[in-house]
Amino acid sequence: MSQVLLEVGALVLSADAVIPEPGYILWQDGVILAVGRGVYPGPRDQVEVISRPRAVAIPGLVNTHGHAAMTLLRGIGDDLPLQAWLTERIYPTEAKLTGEAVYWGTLLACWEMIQSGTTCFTDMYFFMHDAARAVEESGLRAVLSWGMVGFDEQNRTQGIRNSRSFHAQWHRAAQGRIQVTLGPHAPYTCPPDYLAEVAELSAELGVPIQIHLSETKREVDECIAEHGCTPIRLAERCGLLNRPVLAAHCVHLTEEDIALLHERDVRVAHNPQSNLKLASGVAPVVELLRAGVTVGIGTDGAASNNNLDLFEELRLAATLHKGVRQDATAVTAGEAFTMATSAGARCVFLPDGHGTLNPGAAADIVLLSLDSVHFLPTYDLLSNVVYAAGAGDVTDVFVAGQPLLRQGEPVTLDVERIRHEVRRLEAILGPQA
Ligand SMILES: N[C@@H](CCSC[C@H]1O[C@@H](n2cnc3c(=O)[nH]cnc32)[C@H](O)[C@@H]1O)C(=O)O
Ligand SMILES: [Zn+2]
Repeated sequence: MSQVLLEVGALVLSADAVIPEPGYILWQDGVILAVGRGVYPGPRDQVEVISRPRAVAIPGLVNTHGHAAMTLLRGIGDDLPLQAWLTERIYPTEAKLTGEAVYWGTLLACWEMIQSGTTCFTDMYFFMHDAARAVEESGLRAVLSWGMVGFDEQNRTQGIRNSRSFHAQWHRAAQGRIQVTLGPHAPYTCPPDYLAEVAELSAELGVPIQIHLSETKREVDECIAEHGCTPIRLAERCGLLNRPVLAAHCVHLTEEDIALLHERDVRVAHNPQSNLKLASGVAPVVELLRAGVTVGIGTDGAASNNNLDLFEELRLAATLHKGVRQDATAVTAGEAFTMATSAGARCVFLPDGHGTLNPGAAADIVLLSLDSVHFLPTYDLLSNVVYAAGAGDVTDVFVAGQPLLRQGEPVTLDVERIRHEVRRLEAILGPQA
């Protein structure tokens, strides 16, 4: 495939490499070959040139935790704590979902994420063949898992069977943009011997695991009462932490939990807005970062957020801990940006270097308009990006070098069709239906 040259007005290659002046990115076959300041020095007649002199290029954002098709449940259960939210509102509505609904719900999520500058996301849900089809069509990169629960023998075996067939069909599919992982839901829905079985399957298939861990105080208290240890320790005892693990939430942790997360290189998905909205609490992100744990940022599903805007989440991660700790140095702009990009990429098991605009990284690139009011004035470009800019400033999105959003317009998605289908499903899924 031919080379593509993107000329921009400024670049944030990573939190510690900001170029506040015109420059370029050159890529081929979806991988960045070169970046630099000023004018591209090579021959221009061999390359396709995309000129965006009034844009700043940043690495695409990585959403490290979510349930994409829960966009269909947006606003269906507000102002409830986790357990009541799940059992009274979410599970009854999810029982009405079909593969077709999950397909449209996932496309709706892809539309929202593309428009807000996300290039890679994680998903744990069901009807995952349909979700993967949506991802393939959208052009996004995704790390997908078929959620597994172990309440009885039937859903245990079904969960293993689903994960196996999903892995066989979709792992490394969509030109390598889709990675399959295993998704045991949580220690309170998967008994210890089931978690052990999932750990073995993960080793057999050679894929990582994503799971909800230590989300609420109630979860931790009940785990201690039932198993005599915290959910993190329980995961370790089941052999789960011998495998690469992405743990969502980790809100209620002991010092020993944090040491264990670090020792086993468990990646943590921090979901500040979902944790606030479900009144779960505030994760000890400063302590996790200080301990050397890899922390990324996630939105969680749109029923507990209620949007998939990672810019909001990134800014909340950068401000929440300052307020709670009364320490303005807690989670700096650079730390928050890193969590949303390169650390996020590490959280979702992408190869080293991804989540930056450095040569060798995937050409997953987001452009923000420098003409936006949020870039006036610009004393410190990274500060504008983290503390001022937002989804509304996103003009262009590339994944593996392919355009998904071009000057504000979705390229891969038929958004009018998605709108129509979601309105149709709304009438079926809603509380009055
Ligand atoms: N319940 C599914 C398997 C799990 S899929 C992922 C599940 O996680 C649920 N979920 C979404 N957000 C959260 C959260 O923050 N904590 C716990 N569960 C969540 C979501 O509603 C969905 O049911 C089954 O019957 O096979
Ligand atoms: Zn979740």
